[in-house]
Amino acid sequence: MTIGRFPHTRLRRNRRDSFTRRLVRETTLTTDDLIWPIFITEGTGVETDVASMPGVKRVSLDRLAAHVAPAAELDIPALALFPITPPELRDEKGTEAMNPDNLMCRAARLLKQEFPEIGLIGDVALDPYTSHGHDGLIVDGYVVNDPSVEVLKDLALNQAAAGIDIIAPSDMMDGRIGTIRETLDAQGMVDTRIMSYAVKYASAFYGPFRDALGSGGLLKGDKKTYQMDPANSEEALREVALDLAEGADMVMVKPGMPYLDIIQKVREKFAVPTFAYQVSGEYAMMMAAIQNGWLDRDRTILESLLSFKRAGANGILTYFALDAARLLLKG
Ligand SMILES: NCc1[nH]cc(CCC(=O)O)c1CC(=O)O
Ligand SMILES: [Mg+2]
Repeated sequence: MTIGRFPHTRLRRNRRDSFTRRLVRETTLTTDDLIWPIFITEGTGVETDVASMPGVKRVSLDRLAAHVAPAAELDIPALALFPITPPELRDEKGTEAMNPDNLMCRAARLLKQEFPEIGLIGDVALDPYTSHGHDGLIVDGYVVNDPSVEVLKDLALNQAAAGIDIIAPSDMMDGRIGTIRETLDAQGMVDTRIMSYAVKYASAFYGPFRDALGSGGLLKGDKKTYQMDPANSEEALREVALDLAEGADMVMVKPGMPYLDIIQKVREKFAVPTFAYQVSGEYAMMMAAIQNGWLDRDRTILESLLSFKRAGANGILTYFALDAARLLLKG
């Protein structure tokens, strides 16, 4: 590579006008990159705010179609669904996860009927259903791996049968991708996709999400025995390699902004569809500053999402999906 020198070479020339800035732009963000996570809740006529996530709602099924309509109009490709299970339906084993008429399954059927073109992503983990708020089964105070995988595979099957298009295991048990793939295939669901939360860190940035679900107060201890240590990046590559070998179609890195280095490494090494989750704590952090007038809302949203694309992400799960899609339309 020949590198020019000042004064012949001036990098500001290409920045001078909008037309050259557009021509030399290396990365673009489009609506096709956006996945919108939504919280669904039991009851009728319910639309409650999540205190730590200003602008984000928990919505009951009778209001769900109206809630999702703007996403359909804006042509957002997919939604990630998160059910809120009332405490009386939670138990040690997360039994409600396997109920074919649970909130998640009812929401999936409703959305498939109303908006057949929108992809549905189902989170597979036990934490919305357990009384202890952990993602797997607990034996003697420890989240056990293989018995948890057995349950998670039933949970995945239940969701796929209800019409979930993309199964997204977020539990971080070893071997769950392989078991889920085999089970889906054995049931003839060979086209149900798997987006693995392959690289999920034991992060402080999930706090507001746990508030939204009501699992934060229930959670005993932390998730460090199954979610990754934020200090590690080589281990992230091993996690991705294993999940791909087990049949994952797409992989995810989570959280997002504090882990852009991981997204870049994963995409460079494996060249597979790689997604980032801009999680609840990132949303809360930005919204707090935006609401204080300390950051410019529109520019902050778009810059944060563009940074994921620059790092190599193919798409982003973001609570800003609707806002971003509207901003992108405005151009
Ligand atoms: N396993 C459940 C799950 N799926 C997505 C998130 C977090 C998403 C967010 O913070 O926006 C979590 C929380 C957790 O692992 O405790
Ligand atoms: Mg793994």
